[in-house]
Amino acid sequence: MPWPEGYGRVICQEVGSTLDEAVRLAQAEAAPFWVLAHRQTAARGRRGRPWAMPEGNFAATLVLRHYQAPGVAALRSFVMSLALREAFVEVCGREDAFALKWPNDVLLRGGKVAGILLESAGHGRAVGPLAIGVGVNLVAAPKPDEVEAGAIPPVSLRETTGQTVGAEVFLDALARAYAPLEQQFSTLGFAPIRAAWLQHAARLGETVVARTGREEITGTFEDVDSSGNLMLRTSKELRAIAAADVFF
Ligand SMILES: O=C(O)CCCC[C@@H]1SC[C@@H]2NC(=O)N[C@@H]21
Repeated sequence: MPWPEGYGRVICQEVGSTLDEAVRLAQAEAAPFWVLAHRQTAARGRRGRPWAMPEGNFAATLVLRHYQAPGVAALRSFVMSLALREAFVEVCGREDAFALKWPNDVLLRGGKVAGILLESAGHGRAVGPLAIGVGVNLVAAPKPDEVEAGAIPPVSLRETTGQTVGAEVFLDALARAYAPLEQQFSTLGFAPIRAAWLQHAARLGETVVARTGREEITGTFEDVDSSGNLMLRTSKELRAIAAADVFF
């Protein structure tokens, strides 16, 4: 299957973080383009946490040059989550093994196999370029003491399924999966993406705990609304949560 038309691709052996490399390359390279690195020496995860990247794992960033309100741009994490699931199914053929955890993780048999981090160089109401960083535990998962206490345990594709997939092979699958979903998002908006995401959502209808930094909210995961908020039914009310870490 061919590389998607209109998307550039840069392969690096080693960078600090593909997110930083992507922003640097965006000064000369026409977006959209992907940057893959075989090694990262200073990878970061959500909320400023370090991201462990054992050799052989996947690290890439997609750069989109567009100018949208931050709330719209942030919905790309759902687009990328869906693309990741499709790529996983393509490379290892297991439809039922993968689930999507709000807001932007992919689970493999209940363990975290991939994470997404969106960053933008925009100011105020405008966003651009948007950098969507993707990390996938292809061959090894970080050690338990390298992740936050209480977090979903990390797993790797190889250790869980026995299948070994190279980073460049995975990039091909992910880029091919992402391109039509991006097209759908830009023409039809969030509604079809949201519907597809909900079909694969982890723990929908179950009790979860959302930690926002200011409070801890326990409730039933009822929905994701049209702005991408987590909708939690607590004992008192239906809460729309824009940003949180979710624990099962
Ligand atoms: O915390 C998370 O779950 C998000 C992890 C995102 C990691 C990826 S690896 C490629 C890109 N470069 C980085 O420094 N981080 C992201």
